[in-house]
Amino acid sequence: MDATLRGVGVSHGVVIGEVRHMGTAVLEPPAAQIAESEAPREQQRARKSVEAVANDLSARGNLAGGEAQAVLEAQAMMAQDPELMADVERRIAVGSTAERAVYDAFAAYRALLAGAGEYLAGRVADLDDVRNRIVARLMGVPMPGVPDSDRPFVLVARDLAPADTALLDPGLVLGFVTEEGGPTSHSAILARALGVPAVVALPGACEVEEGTVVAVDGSTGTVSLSPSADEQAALRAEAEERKAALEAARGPGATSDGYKVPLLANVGGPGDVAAAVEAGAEGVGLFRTEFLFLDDSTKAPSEEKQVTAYRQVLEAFPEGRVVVRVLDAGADKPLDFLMPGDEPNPALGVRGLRTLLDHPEVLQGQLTALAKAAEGLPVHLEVMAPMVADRVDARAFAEACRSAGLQAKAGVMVEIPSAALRARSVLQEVEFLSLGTNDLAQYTFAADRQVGAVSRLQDPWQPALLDLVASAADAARAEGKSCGVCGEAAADPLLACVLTGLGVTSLSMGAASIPYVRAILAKHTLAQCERAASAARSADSAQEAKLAAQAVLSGE
Ligand SMILES: C=C(OP(=O)(O)O)C(=O)O
Ligand SMILES: [Mg+2]
Repeated sequence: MDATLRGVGVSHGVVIGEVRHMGTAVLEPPAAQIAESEAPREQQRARKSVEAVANDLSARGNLAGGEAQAVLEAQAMMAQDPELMADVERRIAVGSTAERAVYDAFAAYRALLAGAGEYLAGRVADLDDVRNRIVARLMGVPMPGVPDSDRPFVLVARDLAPADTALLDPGLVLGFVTEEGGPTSHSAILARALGVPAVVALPGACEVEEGTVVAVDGSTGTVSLSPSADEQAALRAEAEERKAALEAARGPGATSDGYKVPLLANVGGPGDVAAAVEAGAEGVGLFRTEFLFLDDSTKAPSEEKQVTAYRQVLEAFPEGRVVVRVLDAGADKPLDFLMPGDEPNPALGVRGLRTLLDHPEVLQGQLTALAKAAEGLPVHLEVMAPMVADRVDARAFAEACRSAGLQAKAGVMVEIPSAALRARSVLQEVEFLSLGTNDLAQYTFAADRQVGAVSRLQDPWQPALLDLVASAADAARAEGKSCGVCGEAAADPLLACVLTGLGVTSLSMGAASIPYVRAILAKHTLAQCERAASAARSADSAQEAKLAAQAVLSGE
């Protein structure tokens, strides 16, 4: 394998550490037959694995505490269910291997649960996790999910889903490398939220041996395998230099001639607020509320839980602007209790606002909780809907906000080309736009944001995407309303200048990117940004657009 691998750098910084692989879902064990004489030994193996997994789940529960503990304890009990164990032993007695017997016994139990009413059906995913753990242990392969380690590591995975990462310990993950995923995948978003370097769409990532020391450069997209001590020292020195240069820039976002571009943070909940405040965010431009809903995929969180979480975020930005996005469920953010039946193409199906309009009680619940959370606070609360296609959608959302009695500006995300093309019509119903360039790229180029093979088309430098941004920004200017960017495009410092030149009025990104964007904006005038924007739009490819903008901004 080459000493240096190349992918797409999606979260700045350099980190050096040992590789730990994300355990993949367990494959189906082969249905091999064992001799009768081997049965007692296989039964003992099964019992021991079940016990070890149950102990491990309880131990993790003790460490985690709170709601996570209750979930992990319930899983430990599932693993030790006596009827399940009896079924495993019966299957071994008639010739199954221990792993196959566990697999089949759990399948039978799973079918029972799935048909036993909504609450138990919702536990199927937990049961599958228990089964995967026991089977993995019996087969001697890594445990599914985030690896256990008491030392910090570089997490390598095929790709990461929000549910995989909900339990990640940010103190242990030095950086991410994924084989799949593009610049807008969840791996990339999460890495930026945690402020750790990340490289995605890296061919061969999954073949890097466990324990290999790697140097991950999230700015250039390179991953060096087993770097020498000299190489490690050089990389560390370079990273330190970059960090010091960034820390020198402070204050609100503005171009060198004083044109203000508020720099806001993307957050997933109260846990991200400290980093946002620390980075000098002037508010929140995107509060992704999905993360609140991930703990229990069978129902919406209680009003009380929602109010507490929203209020913690709102209180962190007194007098600031906080833009909350109502639940964006579906496609890449699945939630069992809101999923429509089988859809051939979920990204084009019922998701985002469409899901909420099918479940008005969930939308009303969220809006009411937001109204309560903001009571008595001086914050400028704004609320926006994801996946809005047209004026009809925008009107439905604005009406829902009014009927919840919410004292907040209502806006929409521009993530579907139709909304960008007809932004003036959409703006007749709402007070602001926020460009979700991740989905906007996905839908403009018909390129799934989770598929590494099409990451070329996910590149937000694509001139067609810039045209759509310009169209939305022009419409907002004509209507005297604001139009920010909260997709990952805003986190690319050079592109942030271009977006400013295209007329967007604020930039929202993972907290770790704010210093980079602040520093570059402060070096250029608005007129330079505008020239860079038109040079980029005149190009015919993402690469040419970037080079053209670079040339203008470096004064060539
Ligand atoms: C900000 C966006 O939303 P998400 O990444 O959560 O889909 C987007 O699509 O650009
Ligand atoms: Mg989106």
